Amino acid sequence: MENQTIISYKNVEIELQGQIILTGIDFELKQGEFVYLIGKVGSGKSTFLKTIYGEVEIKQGEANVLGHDMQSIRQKDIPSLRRRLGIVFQDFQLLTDRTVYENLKFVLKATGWKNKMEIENRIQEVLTQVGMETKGYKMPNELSGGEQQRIVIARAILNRPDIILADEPTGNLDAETGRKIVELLKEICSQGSAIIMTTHNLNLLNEFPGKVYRCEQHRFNPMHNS
Ligand SMILES: Nc1ncnc2c1ncn2[C@@H]1O[C@H](COP(=O)(O)OP(=O)(O)OP(=O)(O)O)[C@@H](O)[C@H]1O
Repeated sequence: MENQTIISYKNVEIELQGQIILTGIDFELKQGEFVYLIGKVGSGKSTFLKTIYGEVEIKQGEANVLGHDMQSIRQKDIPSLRRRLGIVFQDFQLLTDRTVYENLKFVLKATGWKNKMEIENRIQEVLTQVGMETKGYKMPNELSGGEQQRIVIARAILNRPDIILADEPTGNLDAETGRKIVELLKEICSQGSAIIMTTHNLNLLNEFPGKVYRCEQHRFNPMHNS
């Protein structure tokens, strides 16, 4: 099972509203791998990630994510795919009308957890893992940006995902806080989840090596960095 390929894209083309965003994409992710996507603003990084969780369709090429053929995946199979993904995106902020604890409980309940004790234990476990074990009672707006990002990561790992998609997880953070977030993602990765992270911060690539794809001129170019 080690090093099994969990995402495989071959010659994939992605369009939005009739415009080609990316073409000729070859991409592979193996279990437990850490991959960066870099590239200019608007080069298609987020759109690529959205194809992985079935938000953006794939029109051409072969794309397989965790055993699902993404060209022919049925709408009804998308929730079970998403349950195996942890999503850290600007579009998926914490719910502001409830505490951190309630935010996490909401996700567990929505994904089928029923036992109260198991729910409490899992929430405490993920909060501890992200160093936020004392913050469960806080409202999101009572936390700093870095703390909120830790809670978003805690939420993403609740169901022990095979893959975490992190779109600019350090984007709004100061350099030191951003580094701590990548350290946390690296730690989560070492425990078995593969991670795809987009970033504009190229310093991170030296500090925390991983496989790198550069998105440019509608293409994906693998680079060497480890
Ligand atoms: N819903 C949409 N409809 C049409 N075009 C879109 C849509 N969303 C994004 N685009 C276009 O797709 C291209 C790629 O956008 P995308 O957000 O994937 O880039 P990105 O590399 O993630 O940029 P950034 O670094 O700013 O996050 C851009 O030209 C953008 O204008």
